[in-house]
Amino acid sequence: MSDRYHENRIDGKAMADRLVADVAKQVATLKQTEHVIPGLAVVIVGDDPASKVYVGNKIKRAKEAGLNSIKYELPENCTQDELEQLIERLNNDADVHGILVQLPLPKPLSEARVIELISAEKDVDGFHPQNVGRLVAGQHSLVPCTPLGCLIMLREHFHGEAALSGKHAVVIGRSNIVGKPLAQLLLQANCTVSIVHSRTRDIETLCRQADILIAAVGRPQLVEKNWVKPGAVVIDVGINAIESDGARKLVGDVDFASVSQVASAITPVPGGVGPMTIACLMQNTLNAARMQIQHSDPIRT
Ligand SMILES: Nc1nc2c(c(=O)[nH]1)N[C@@H](CN(C=O)c1ccc(C(=O)N[C@@H](CCC(=O)O)C(=O)O)cc1)CN2
Repeated sequence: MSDRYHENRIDGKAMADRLVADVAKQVATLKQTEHVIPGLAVVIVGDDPASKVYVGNKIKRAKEAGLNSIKYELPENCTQDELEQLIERLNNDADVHGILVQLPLPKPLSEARVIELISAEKDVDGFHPQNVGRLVAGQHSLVPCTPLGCLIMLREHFHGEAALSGKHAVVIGRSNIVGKPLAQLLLQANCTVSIVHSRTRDIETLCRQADILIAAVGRPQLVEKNWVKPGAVVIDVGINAIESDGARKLVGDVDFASVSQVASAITPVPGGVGPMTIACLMQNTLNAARMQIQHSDPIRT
């Protein structure tokens, strides 16, 4: 790979390492002052290989951050009742401050019912309707990890949130996990925000107007060089497995090789947003534990 690609690359892995180290320091302080170790329960249902990797990485990072983490593995054929009983148990366990259920769930389990059942104050994924509502209302809340990771990357890149003010951010994708909450976070950072999606007409022209372009659509290498304004900052949320020369390879929603020639900064895949998603889960677990200890409203990260 040429040096040119490294010049404008935003290193998500290095940022995630710093964030986890910072969380570890705060966890150590909490342990000393409050005699509490934040506890994270990670629930996985079934055998999806990618989900297993992500859950394994979450447990590993939780150890590094000094959190108590417990993995709950349920079989592919578990019932909605069994899963809900586990969630109820974790909701009532004072040693568990954060609960997450790895998505997607196998069919026919209902993700919406499970998410609503998780106590909002332990919802470290920020998916509970109460946390979604708080985010939209501009109140502090537990915020979904991937959008939070994107915002932290942008803050670091621009040396603070103030520099985001007035910038035109275009978000490609309108998922509940990434596109919609990220648009809310960027609005609160005073960006002018556009969301584009599969039904948007002339998507390229809109994308070319972006100062900050975020691709979160799950389409391998969709965004090409001619979609990007020279000097724009590009955040690639996509993680797509493709076959290239007979080998499996991970690529984003952005064609990194061509777009990195025009973007002023760009996140790679792998090594960009993904590691920040997991680091933000550690931050959310610490925030959730603090809220539960202090009986306070959510903390602004
Ligand atoms: N309950 C949740 N489920 C899912 C979420 C989520 O935030 N909460 N997001 C995604 C999966 N995800 C986290 O769970 C996730 C995906 C990818 C990565 C990551 O670090 N990717 C690496 C590459 C990994 C590889 O080699 O396969 C990278 O980008 O460098 C972290 C987290 C859906 N489900």
